[in-house]
Amino acid sequence: MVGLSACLCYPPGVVSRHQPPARLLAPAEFSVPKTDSLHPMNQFEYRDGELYCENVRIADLVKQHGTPLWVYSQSKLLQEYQAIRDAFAAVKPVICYSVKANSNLSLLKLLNEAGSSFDVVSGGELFRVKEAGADTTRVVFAGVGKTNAEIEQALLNNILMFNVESEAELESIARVAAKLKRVAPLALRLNPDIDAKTHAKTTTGKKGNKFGMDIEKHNALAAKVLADPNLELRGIHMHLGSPINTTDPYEQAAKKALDVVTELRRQGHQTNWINLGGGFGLNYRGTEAPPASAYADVIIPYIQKAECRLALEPGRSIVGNAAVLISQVIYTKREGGKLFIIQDAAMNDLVRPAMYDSFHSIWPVAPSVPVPKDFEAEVPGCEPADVVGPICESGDYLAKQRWLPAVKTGDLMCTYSAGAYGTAMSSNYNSRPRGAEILVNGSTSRIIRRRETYEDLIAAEKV
Ligand SMILES: Cc1ncc(COP(=O)(O)O)c(C=O)c1O
Ligand SMILES: N[C@@H](CCCC[NH3+])C(=O)O
Repeated sequence: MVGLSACLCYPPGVVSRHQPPARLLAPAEFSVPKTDSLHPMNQFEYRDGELYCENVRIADLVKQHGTPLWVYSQSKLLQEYQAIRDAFAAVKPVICYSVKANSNLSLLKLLNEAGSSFDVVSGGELFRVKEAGADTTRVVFAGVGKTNAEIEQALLNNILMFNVESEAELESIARVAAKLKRVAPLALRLNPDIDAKTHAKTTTGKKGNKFGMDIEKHNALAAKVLADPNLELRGIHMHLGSPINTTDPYEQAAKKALDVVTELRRQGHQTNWINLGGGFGLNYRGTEAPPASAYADVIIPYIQKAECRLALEPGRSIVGNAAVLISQVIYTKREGGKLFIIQDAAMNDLVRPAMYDSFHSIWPVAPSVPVPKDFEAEVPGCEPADVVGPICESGDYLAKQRWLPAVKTGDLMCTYSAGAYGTAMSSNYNSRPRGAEILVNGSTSRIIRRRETYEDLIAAEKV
């Protein structure tokens, strides 16, 4: 079924990270049937048996830019931002896109122009959003280890508020604010001990996680803030984990926020912000994530009752399905009773499967079998394969035992839902240069991050 004639060949014009291709330009070995199947999750659509992003043919992008290649749909990015904004319109939220999900400058600029604000967790992210032209007075700053330098940088940029995670951090903020003769705006991050049922490595709102503080500590620190002229308690912050595919944890959190705000006001604080963090689900498989309106339905009543401003920090749900990762098959091999598809995207590009056993749909760019409705099911005309990268680790895979059509050396593969925590968590492991990032808008495309070169790998080491 699968082309095992592992000729080391590349389709016409394809540039690979593996330099130089040993032999070039083998003719296509099978013809592609026509299919108009639409991937259920996003703007990446098969037309006449070939994958497009908006009106741009993916294979054409590969001819120009090589693989691995990140391809973004501008309309998908903005559509998902607007869906959240519209769902919460009744309370006019400040949507602070979570920069950690994908910090590409061009995407930040687009979101900034669309009216988004930003959630940052480092001085580097604050630097990025400034470069993108953001109004820093709408930026929130989270993270358990803010340094004095980062606190100073944030205060000088008049951020909306710090999400404070510990007593020691509060003391640092107070010291730096006093030195600068400023009043530091903040929210205390409450760990509400709510089980959001995420992967163990991505839960953040359960007792025992390193994030935030319990309600007793919260109340004790709130009293300290009240007594310090350099501190101002603007709100309460919670972030429960990611991704959260049910709305119930948000309802519990919103209810808790209402109770806390009521108590803080009773104590004399002017608290009028509720920040419920990010974590909204993403359709990696099909339709597992509730729409933004479902989260809004359970959150809005509590915000209205509290008469508070709402801040949200969504990252994944905005950018996740706005990008795919395109790779090229290098070899196929059968070993130990399994079929392996070895392609040129690896755990250094997309670490999520290795790190969390995450599921990403994968299908060829020009498949011999129409794209299935269910990527986890047995598909007629296909056989199970492990899709792996060239890195020297057994954990280097993008998918395991996935039913896939026949592919051969030089074929292009598409890994879906790659926009969030893909490039953001990528590395140069095994001295692999990162691939280019391309933004598609209708029938046009532009490079938003160039492919790295071997020289880039050693540039910072030339001291
Ligand atoms: C404090 C905080 N806010 C926002 C986010 C963004 O989460 P997501 O990308 O799932 O929306 C995270 C990451 O989980 C986070 O830790
Ligand atoms: N990086 C994780 C989620 C953690 C988000 C940061 N708090 C992912 O790839 O799904």
